[in-house]
Amino acid sequence: MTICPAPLHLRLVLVFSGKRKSGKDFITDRIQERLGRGVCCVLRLSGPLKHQYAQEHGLDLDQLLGPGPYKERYRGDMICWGESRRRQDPGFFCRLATRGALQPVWVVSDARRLSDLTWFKSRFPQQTRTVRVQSSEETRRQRGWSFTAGVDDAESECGLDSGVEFDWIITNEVNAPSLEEQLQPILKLVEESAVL
Ligand SMILES: Nc1ncnc2c1ncn2[C@@H]1O[C@H](COP(=O)(O)OP(=O)(O)OP(=O)(O)O)[C@@H](O)[C@H]1O
Ligand SMILES: C[C@@](O)(CCOP(=O)(O)O)CC(=O)O
Repeated sequence: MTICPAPLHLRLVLVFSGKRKSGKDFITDRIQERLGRGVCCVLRLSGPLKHQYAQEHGLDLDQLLGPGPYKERYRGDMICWGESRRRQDPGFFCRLATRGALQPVWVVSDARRLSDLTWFKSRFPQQTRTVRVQSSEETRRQRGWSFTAGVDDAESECGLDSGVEFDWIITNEVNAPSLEEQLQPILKLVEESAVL
């Protein structure tokens, strides 16, 4: 396999993970707002997956991409569908999601498996940092989460529960330090990477 060098414009790859309704999209959107769309793009590994799944199954892509309950009806089947692609090629969705990303900071919102982290760390070893978002089950419940067997006890949700040393852990709870405060070290690193 040929490994392509990191694109010259790429300074930082922030790879986020966290359980359902921990707030990955909420936080990565805040980071993009802070940095601006010219500097920072949010890349979702589930983007190309949902795109193709929606096309093949005649589903509403916008709703699959959104935070509402619609996507939960299809989550189990989407996981199986995506895993059959990943078995043939573990980097399949990582490659598609990063294709054509021209900004110097990439924020990947939804790593779920060790193979996702390995893909970014092996391609962009200098640039990649990992961030875990965590919230209590109670908080996640208030945001619409309920335990689903086959999803919440499977690799899609548990693949990064152990064996990873994250560069940062963000606690997304009302009684935790503010997100503003917790995001400071990350935003500082962006500044040091001289993209602002
Ligand atoms: N700190 C916060 N303050 C207010 N609302 C929040 C906060 N964090 C998350 N939310 C809300 O909780 C819901 C779930 O958050 P979000 O979609 O970001 O989670 P997620 O981890 O991306 O979940 P999923 O894996 O299901 O996509 C959203 O409606 C979001 O707006
Ligand atoms: C099918 C899947 O990509 C859905 C992800 O949806 P979301 O990021 O939770 O909105 C999860 C997976 O790939 O295991």
